[in-house]
Amino acid sequence: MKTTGGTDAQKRRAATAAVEAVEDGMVVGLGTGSTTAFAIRAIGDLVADGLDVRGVPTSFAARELARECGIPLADLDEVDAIDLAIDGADQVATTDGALVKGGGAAHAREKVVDAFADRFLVVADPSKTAETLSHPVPVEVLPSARSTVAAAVSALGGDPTLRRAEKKDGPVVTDNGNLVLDCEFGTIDDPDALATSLSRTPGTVEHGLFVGLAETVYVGTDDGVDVIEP
Ligand SMILES: O=C[C@H](O)[C@H](O)[C@H](O)COP(=O)(O)O
Repeated sequence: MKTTGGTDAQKRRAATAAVEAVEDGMVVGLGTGSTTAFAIRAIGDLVADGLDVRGVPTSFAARELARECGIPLADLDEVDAIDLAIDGADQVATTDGALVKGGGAAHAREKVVDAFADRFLVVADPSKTAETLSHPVPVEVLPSARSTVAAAVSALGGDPTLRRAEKKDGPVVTDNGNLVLDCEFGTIDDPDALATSLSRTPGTVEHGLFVGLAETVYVGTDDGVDVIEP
């Protein structure tokens, strides 16, 4: 799992605050990453105490952790609704709650689950917040479309880099069998417009801009939790 700038205590505080919204009988979207992992463990503790919930994992890693924690699981196509999704972010715009996600290459499934949920709660630490997004945007692409999508990203003013695996020669391959281009756009003044342009590019499976989706962002700090309600 990738490492981030925040401390475990900050991440745990954010996760604990978000998990307070989980109620008996809910279907809960389980995000991916080191911050959401604290939420998954906390939900596992509640399940051990008798809470009746079902989790819909957003990745292989989330599924594996949720299983270890004893959370009953369902696939997305087995549920009629998701009451609540809890997920992390690589960057959060404090002004409007727009996010960059996909540092763990899980953003395609995350976006489906987070967007489908009635409520989408984000958990983060202070190293993730910014007034304006500027984090490179991960774009999951069909392997055969790597160069055509890269050319389209360049035409949009971006600088795409194929994400390389750390303990394997060659690229990162997503849970869906695709590749990831990390696309540097500098400061993203209009995330909605960029999101639309990326979504329109043939060969793009999903990009990591989550615009207008987050209901509440919990930012764990050294002594509490800052709540952003965009
Ligand atoms: O693909 C991964 C996800 O979008 C994560 O939620 C995101 O990268 C944040 O992860 P972390 O909490 O480990 O910083």
